[in-house]
Amino acid sequence: MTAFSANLGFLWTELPLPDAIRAAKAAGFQAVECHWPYDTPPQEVAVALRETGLPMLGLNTVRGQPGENGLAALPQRQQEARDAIDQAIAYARAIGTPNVHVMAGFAEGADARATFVTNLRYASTQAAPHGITILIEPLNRYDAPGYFLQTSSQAAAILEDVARPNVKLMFDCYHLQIMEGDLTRHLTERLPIIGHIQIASVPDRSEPDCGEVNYPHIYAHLETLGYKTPLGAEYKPRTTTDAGLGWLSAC
Ligand SMILES: O=C(O)[C@@H](O)C(=O)CO
Ligand SMILES: [Mg+2]
Repeated sequence: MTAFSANLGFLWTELPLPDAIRAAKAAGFQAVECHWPYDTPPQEVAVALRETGLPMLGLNTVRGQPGENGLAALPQRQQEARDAIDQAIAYARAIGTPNVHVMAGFAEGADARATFVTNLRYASTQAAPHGITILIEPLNRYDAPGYFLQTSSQAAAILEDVARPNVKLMFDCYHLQIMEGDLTRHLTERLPIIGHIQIASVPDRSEPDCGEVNYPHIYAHLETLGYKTPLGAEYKPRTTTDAGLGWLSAC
């Protein structure tokens, strides 16, 4: 049976993070993940995780200044990018989180690519002693125009250059259906470099129960591939999170 991780960046956002973790447990999720937990002391998050028994699978580096979307591919911003990486790894260690998504930011060109590779190697070195995996995530060009990383093929080439076993791809089916399609084939081919998978309906990014992706097929396919990590439910509820959970009980 497929397991799911509630993405608390989008689900139960009206609740403080510890209560959102409790709500995810009550709803039947097997794990949680978040975007930017930094306003909540990690001790409070750790208490809720212990109490519910849910793992927090991932968190993101900060976006940077207002209007930015990450720092790791921005030439001339290396110190800030590394501070963001250090902050994320420290928080992840404090709550036992196995994945840190290092956000690339709005950038393009050879300098941006070289900066991203260098910063990812730095992140890998800092994360490895703690058993933490660094993730990079392509975002679609409509939601994040100008974001440095846009496709899984671009990510695969970068991961090859980074050449560190603890730096992997966050395969968000929502973004990658929009950018590349062919999800079944890409999930199969990219499996060795995938560190986490996320889902949402396409194109409206709501509950994964409608739209152009047939998720029951994706779940069955991932099962045949032996992929067992809970899938990140990273969608924007059509009404409230609780009212939209029918898809979860149908799985
Ligand atoms: O898909 C997304 O938007 C997220 O996974 C994220 O971390 C970047 O905003
Ligand atoms: Mg995502």
